[in-house]
Amino acid sequence: MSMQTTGHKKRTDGEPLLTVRGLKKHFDQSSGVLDRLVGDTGSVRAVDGVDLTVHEGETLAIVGESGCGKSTLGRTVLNLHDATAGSVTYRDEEISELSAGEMRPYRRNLQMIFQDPLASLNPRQTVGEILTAPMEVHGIGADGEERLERAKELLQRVGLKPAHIDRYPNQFSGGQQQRVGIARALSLEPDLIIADEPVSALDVSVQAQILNLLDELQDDFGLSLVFIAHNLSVVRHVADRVAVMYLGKVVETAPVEELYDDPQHPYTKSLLSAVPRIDPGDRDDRIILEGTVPSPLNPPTGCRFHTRCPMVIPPEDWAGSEENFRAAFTFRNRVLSGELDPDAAKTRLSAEGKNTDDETVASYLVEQLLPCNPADLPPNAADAVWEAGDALATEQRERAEEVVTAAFPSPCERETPQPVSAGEGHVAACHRVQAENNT
Ligand SMILES: Nc1ncnc2c1ncn2[C@@H]1O[C@H](COP(=O)(O)OP(=O)(O)OP(=O)(O)O)[C@@H](O)[C@H]1O
Repeated sequence: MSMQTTGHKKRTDGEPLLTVRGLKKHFDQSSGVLDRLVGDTGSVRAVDGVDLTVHEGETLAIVGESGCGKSTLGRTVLNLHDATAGSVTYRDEEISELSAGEMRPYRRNLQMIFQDPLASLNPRQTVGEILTAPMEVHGIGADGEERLERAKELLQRVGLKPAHIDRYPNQFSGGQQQRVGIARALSLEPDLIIADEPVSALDVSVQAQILNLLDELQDDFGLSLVFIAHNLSVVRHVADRVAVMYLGKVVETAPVEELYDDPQHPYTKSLLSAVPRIDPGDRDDRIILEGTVPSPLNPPTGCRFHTRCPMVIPPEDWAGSEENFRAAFTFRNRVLSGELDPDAAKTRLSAEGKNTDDETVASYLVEQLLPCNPADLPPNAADAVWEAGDALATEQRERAEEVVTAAFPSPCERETPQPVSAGEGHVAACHRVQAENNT
């Protein structure tokens, strides 16, 4: 979606307002005593060691696919979820361990706007009540009359009318409801607003208006904004810096223009390739990622992106090309994820009137799971592919998994990449970037 927004000044040089270090939020999945007794204590590692800084007056966008942990990060930063580990410092105060009561004075300064404006507004309250109730709780305004005056001013400030004060949320359009949500957040004169996909639920025609409004308000109120979005097309015009998240971790952070002009992480590159371009000639380079996002219950070892990475690194002794290695590595991942089983292969072959003996099934599986011709691989790699195919066809799944794991290792699955500098304010956590920095 291309979005016409007003010009945006870049602001990244303010003092740090919020500093997040090693933040984790895991959701326990074991449902009871029995689960714990049998050792089934899996947890969803929704946020798994995040470092971020938000400077005064800037907009930091957090971008990543659905389920990568953006909302959980926003909520944990604001202490709406208890953090599993790590720290959140707001103006030199550690807030992640504060109780609800201790958090109260900070709530006023740290506000959130949600994706679905209607769900976040009480349907039984008028807009006047919605805006004045938080002011009353935090002792803003001398009396009810003054608070109501303030509420009317806020309505005007967000592009609504003072006369709207007696309306109920369902009497507004989606865009107007989001304006009410923004006015409510502003009613407490916060320093920071976390906006969780504030325009995703709105018509495209309304999205740019709300983005422009946030941008103007940020200047007028001297706000810092954390803007959560699932794709990069929305954030270019509003963000000063962007943090890209994948499976609970931040994989790259950079000033917005630098991220668009010189992305370093292969995941960022794939997200950028999905942003619609004005020049149709640019559309050929869309990077389609292999497979789906793995489960945060059991994230991949090493670099979490390695199962889908189009730039995965071959081991030092790989005898073929990088392209060949990626094909072999895709084969490995498809075997490990159980993408195709021999029964499905046999059903398919029978439907096509073909033989279903082990050899034919193995050939079919290799053909489906390996994105290149086995003959193009180095001989020992091709042997491993056939061995795994035979094992799958004869119902020896574990054997097939052992073969591909041993034959196609990558440094990307063994070690967790550390964030390394890729320019001023630009950090990426990728073994390739790390290797380039070391040379
Ligand atoms: N209360 C919860 N209990 C258990 N798991 C949860 C809970 N909240 C979120 N999760 C899981 O944590 C992971 C991250 O979810 P989260 O909503 O933070 O992702 P997201 O990037 O904001 O996705 P979306 O864009 O779809 O909102 C998901 O796997 C989700 O299912």
